[in-house]
Amino acid sequence: MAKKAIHFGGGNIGRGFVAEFLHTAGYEVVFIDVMDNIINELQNTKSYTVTEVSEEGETTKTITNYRAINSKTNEQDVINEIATADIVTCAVGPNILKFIAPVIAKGIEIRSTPKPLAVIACENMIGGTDTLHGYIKENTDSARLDSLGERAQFANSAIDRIVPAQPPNSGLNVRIEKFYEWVVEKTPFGNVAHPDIPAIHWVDNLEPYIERKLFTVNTSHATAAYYGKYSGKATIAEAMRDSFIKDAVRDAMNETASLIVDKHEITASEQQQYVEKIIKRISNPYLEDSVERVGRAPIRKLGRKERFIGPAAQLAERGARYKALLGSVEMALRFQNVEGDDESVELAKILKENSPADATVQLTGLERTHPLFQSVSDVVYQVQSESK
Ligand SMILES: NC(=O)c1ccc[n+]([C@@H]2O[C@H](COP(=O)([O-])OP(=O)(O)OC[C@H]3O[C@@H](n4cnc5c(N)ncnc54)[C@H](O)[C@@H]3O)[C@@H](O)[C@H]2O)c1
Ligand SMILES: O=P(O)(O)OC[C@@H](O)[C@@H](O)[C@H](O)[C@H](O)CO
Repeated sequence: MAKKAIHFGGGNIGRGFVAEFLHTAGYEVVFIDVMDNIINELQNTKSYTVTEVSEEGETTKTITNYRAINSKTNEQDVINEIATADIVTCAVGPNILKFIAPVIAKGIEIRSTPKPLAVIACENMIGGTDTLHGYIKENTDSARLDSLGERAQFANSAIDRIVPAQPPNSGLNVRIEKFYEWVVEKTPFGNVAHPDIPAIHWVDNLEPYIERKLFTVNTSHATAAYYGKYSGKATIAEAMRDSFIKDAVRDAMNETASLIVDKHEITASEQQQYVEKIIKRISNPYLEDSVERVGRAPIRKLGRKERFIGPAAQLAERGARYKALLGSVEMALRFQNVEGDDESVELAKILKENSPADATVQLTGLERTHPLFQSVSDVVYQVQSESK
């Protein structure tokens, strides 16, 4: 029987990563989005292309066998599709999970197929599927909560592939880097076979993979973006050509590496090789990745479990160095009032209206007694002083 995947978010990573690998694994992909233009284009075309760009040249793959539904206007259709699907994935952004949960909960509720639905959130965050699962539970009748696991199984994932904003007029076609990594927990599937998707690396314990990814790829990327924005660079590759910024990135990488090596079964030389690969990837001149895309949503990125405060807090608890990460935090705090980025406007407002300590709590969620708190509060104070 044909396999069916429902994918929320027809954006860059949705089309250029998740749908590509679901398609290659033989799934029909039903895209769900709220943007009329994306849905219309997906409904009016039979294929789009995914082009991998690297110094070795370009390789293009064609994606077919998809449909698309606008969940804003056709919610019941989405519910009916989920009821008969094999897998639900999403790449909508961490702040959107609460909005897609109600419709997923309704689709799960009316399922009658014996095999549970596999749910895998593909967001840049720790415990993305757990968070979605929590919202789905909130939208499930309390009498049906105990049996939810018979209808759906929830597995966390870590995904890695740089997909920049696409040039205007490229339609659905996506230009991306060649490298990719998709790691998913297998334990939540118990005795039920996990989905058959060759691109996925299935693991028992996701924590080392997601922490290594978020605290290396995304910490370095965001560090380059915030330093780059501050010094007037347009792209990450351009920022990485500046030796001062590259050193700041390397310094932050040395700090997160010490945590990753200390905490997980990853040797210093393995981590060093990983770091070198990431520095090369984010410096890729063939990807026109803007500092605004990579720096987007600074409040989310300053969060407690996120790419700066997450590792810095753990380093502070271990009595280890986190000075370079504080430099990245300082630059992130300067990412204010950037056109098209609501969080950057909110960031400016929070910094203007609050004391350093209150702003630190609001922005980072750090506990006032945490060993990292005072250093972050001092950096907040410094950035606040610049605009007085
Ligand atoms: N771009 C990358 O390099 C990359 C790589 C790894 C992970 N990610 C993660 O993937 C996620 C998506 O990132 P992106 O770069 O593809 O962003 P994007 O903005 O290109 O795509 C997000 C899509 O979600 C859609 N959306 C918003 N609200 C929705 C809703 N309620 N229902 C359905 N669709 C909705 C948007 O219309 C958009 O098409 C983020 O969590 C990001 O961190 C991105
Ligand atoms: O998607 P964000 O906003 O969490 O982070 C921006 C980029 O760092 C990110 O999209 C990377 O390109 C991606 O995580 C690479 O795998």
